Formats: sequence, structure tokens, C-alpha cells
Amino acid sequence: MPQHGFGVYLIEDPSEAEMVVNKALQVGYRSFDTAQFYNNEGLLGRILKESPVDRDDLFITTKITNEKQGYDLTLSSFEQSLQKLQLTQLDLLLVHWPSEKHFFETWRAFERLYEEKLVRAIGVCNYQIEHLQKLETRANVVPAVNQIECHPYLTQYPLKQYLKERHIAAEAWSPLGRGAVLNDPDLNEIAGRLRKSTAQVILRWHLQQDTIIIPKSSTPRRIAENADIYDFELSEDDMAAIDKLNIDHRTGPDPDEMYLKI
Ligand SMILES: NC(=O)C1=CN([C@@H]2O[C@H](COP(=O)(O)OP(=O)(O)OC[C@H]3O[C@@H](n4cnc5c(N)ncnc54)[C@H](OP(=O)(O)O)[C@@H]3O)[C@@H](O)[C@H]2O)C=CC1
Ligand SMILES: O=C(O)C(=O)[C@@H](O)[C@H](O)C(=O)CO
Repeated sequence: MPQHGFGVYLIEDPSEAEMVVNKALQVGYRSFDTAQFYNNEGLLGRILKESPVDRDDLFITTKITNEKQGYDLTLSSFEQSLQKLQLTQLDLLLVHWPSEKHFFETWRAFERLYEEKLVRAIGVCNYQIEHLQKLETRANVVPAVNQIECHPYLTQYPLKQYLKERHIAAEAWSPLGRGAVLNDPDLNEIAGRLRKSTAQVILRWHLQQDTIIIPKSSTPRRIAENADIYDFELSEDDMAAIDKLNIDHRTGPDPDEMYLKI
């Protein structure tokens, strides 16, 4: 799985999607993160199919939405996702949010899709340590990935340590905190000193801790900027200074509340 992919949440307008995805391909992105919930699997599938990039060079992730959890609905909605994405095999399928009610049945369907080689890898999103511990009690396949909210204001170090010990890859959603961290004075100081943008500094901070990133942007200049982060490194001091910014601030829903609600 590429460590640096592109997120397409909120990109639903066809002409915008065409511009954005083609720009992302042009600057080197090959990994795309969508979800049933984003209502753009069909759009993404068509644009990628029409692009000159070979299917084998792409890495496509989608997620089973909350309303489609459970054994049968996971299987049938996965089939629809595959059709919309115009694929015969998906690269990575994720459970979008943990659900107490559907917990093991959804994963049982995931394991079947994996055994049937309809997906190359299966994983979860927004699983806290307790959810992963619960999954371990009955799962035959360990999740390959846990996609979690992660940025300088929500560093998630205890959860990431747990993932590392179990060889589960940590993937950061909202790696830029949906813009919330971009005005941070400490980050701006580091960026100014290194003559990089604040977004580039944050993405670099993720990369240097082996976290997978999927920044989203609909702005061509920013799409290029977010891809251009391989000609500099953050020092240990700068990494440590960014680590200290954590305030456990979520921009999205609380997984523990979602677990009880879905
Ligand atoms: N599993 C899950 O539960 C979740 C998964 N995700 C995934 O993670 C992806 C990324 O997260 P997302 O919530 O989109 O948030 P991001 O942290 O990627 O931030 C996106 C926002 O930052 C702005 N932005 C992007 N690049 C720059 C830049 N260089 N300078 C200034 N502003 C910038 C964008 O503006 P603009 O577009 O106007 O340029 C947009 O408003 C999603 O697209 C989705 O694929 C997201 C949420 C939950
Ligand atoms: O984008 C996603 O994948 C999400 O799950 C989030 O957008 C989340 O549902 C949210 O923050 C809604 O406001």
C-alpha cells in the first residue's frame, strides 16, 4: 500500500472530481481513499478507468458504510461498490466505524471477501484499543490497517503504539486536521524556517513516523503542494516540538459514541 494517498471525501461534483483526480494522478498519486458514504465511488471508478494509468499501478480503498454493516448487507453492498468502482478486485476494504451491534458479523463477511480474493486486504477505521482487543478474540484475519483521525492536535500515540506491536498499519484520516491545525503558530514557525508550507510540514511529520496519509484537496495548487514533500526532512527537535502540540482534539465523531449508536 502506498504510504501517501489521496482522500476524496466531499468531492461529489463530476467536473470537480474529474479535475481533482486527474490533477492528483498528474502529480503522482496512485492511491485513492473513498467510501460508500462519500457517494462518489462511481465517479472515481469512471475517472480512473478513463485515465491512462494502468489498474495494476493503482491502489483503491473503500469502506462499508454504517447502514450496510452486518453479514449479508456487507456482502451485497460490497458487490455494488466493486461495480461502481469498475473493479474485479479491491485493494483495501475498511469497516467505516465500529459497531457493537454488527461487530463480528461484519468482520466475518470481510474475512469471506478476503478468502475469496475479492479484496487484497481488509481493515478497520476508527477502532480504539478496546475494539481491536474485542476483534482479536474471534477474528481469523488480523486487520491490515486501522484508519484513524490523526494530526498534530490528535497524535493518538497510545493507539499507534498498540497498532505497531500488532503489525497493523496506522493510516491518518484528516491528516491536516481538516485545516484546523494550519494556523498553529509553532507549525507556522517551523514551516517559515524551512521555507515549506505548514501543510507540507504536517504531512512530513506523519511520514517520518511511518503513518499512511491521505490528504484531500480540491485546489490544484494544494494538490501539487501536498505531493511535494520528499525534498526535506524534519529534525528530531522539530518532530518533538510537533508531538507536544497534542490536545486530544477531534474534528470528527467520537468512535466510542459511534460504536454504541450504529
Ligand atoms: N475513515 C474515516 O472515518 C474518515 C476518513 N477520511 C478520509 O481522509 C481524507 C482526508 O481527510 P479530510 O477530512 O478530507 O481532511 P484533511 O485533513 O485532508 O483536510 C482537508 C482540508 O484541508 C484543506 N487543505 C488541503 N491541503 C491544503 C494545503 N496544502 N493548504 C491549505 N489547506 C489545505 C482542504 O481545502 P481544499 O479542498 O479547499 O483545498 C480541505 O478543506 C478524506 O478525504 C477521506 O478520504 C476523512 C474523515 C473520516
Ligand atoms: O469522511 C468520513 O469518512 C467520515 O466518516 C466523516 O466525515 C464523519 O462521518 C464526519 O465527520 C461527519 O461529519
